[in-house]
Amino acid sequence: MLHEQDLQGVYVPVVTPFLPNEELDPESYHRYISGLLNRDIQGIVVNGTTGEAPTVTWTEVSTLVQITRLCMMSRQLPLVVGTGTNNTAETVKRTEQAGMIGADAVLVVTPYYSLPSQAGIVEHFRRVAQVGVPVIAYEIPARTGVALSADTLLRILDLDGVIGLKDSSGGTSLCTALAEAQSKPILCGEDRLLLAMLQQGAHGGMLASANLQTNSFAQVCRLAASGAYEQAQELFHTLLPLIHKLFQESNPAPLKWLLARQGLIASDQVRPPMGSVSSSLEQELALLVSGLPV
Ligand SMILES: O=C(O)C1=N[C@H](C(=O)O)C[C@H](O)C1
Repeated sequence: MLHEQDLQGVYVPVVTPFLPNEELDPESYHRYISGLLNRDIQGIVVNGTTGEAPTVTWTEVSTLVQITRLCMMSRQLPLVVGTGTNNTAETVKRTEQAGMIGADAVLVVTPYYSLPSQAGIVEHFRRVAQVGVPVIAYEIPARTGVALSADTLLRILDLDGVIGLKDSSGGTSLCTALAEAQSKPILCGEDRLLLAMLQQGAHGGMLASANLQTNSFAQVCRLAASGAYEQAQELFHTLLPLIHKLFQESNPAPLKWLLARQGLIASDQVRPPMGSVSSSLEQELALLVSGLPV
């Protein structure tokens, strides 16, 4: 079980590798996770946005969790599983199942598409938190279509069983307001804002970009935590070109392309409606990767 104090440093949202025929590629996944576990990370997130949650079935999520646990025989780390949907009953059910198959916490996105009221969203989180598996709320209005106010988030973070927030709100003002209110830990979920959010009181990040140059992202978090912002900034600036390229087209296609190029997964295949990176971005990524340490 994950606790508030565990939410710091770098959590890596992992990709879901597919074969060219779009089936799950367990072999690549095993190899890729085993490699990640040798790096300076605090936890792994399965079935997040980067994991292509909308097109991965729950049976496949169970397989991914099983393989992750197998890999973790060599190093135990917190395992967070994405269970959020826009249906409260379904999210409760998935959260129960995630607890049964070995999740230490669940990542629950703000219910999207149906534009529920703020009160409805608080009730959604109240019911999910009651399951008893620690909940990390995930606020990402650009994807969900509904933005939570700081007041609503304070109510959600106040619930027993909610241990923190992944903040992908697109700016730093929410993080600042929540940190000022001394609410539960915040992890940055907007890679380009990592340093700014750490300066505003975030404890770390859940960052797709940290699949690459992982230890540098971890070092940025450490330097910021110790107050060495100038050094953190210097290092973070070296990571920005990578971050910008990874989000130039929809995540995780650019990331998968780079992981495949480095041989960490067999194919950069994504599932429709997501598509592969454009040939112009491929060229830019190829240039970038030539000087990139893993
Ligand atoms: O995997 C996730 O979940 C992440 N979501 C954010 C997004 O897709 O916008 C970005 C973050 O790096 C990881």
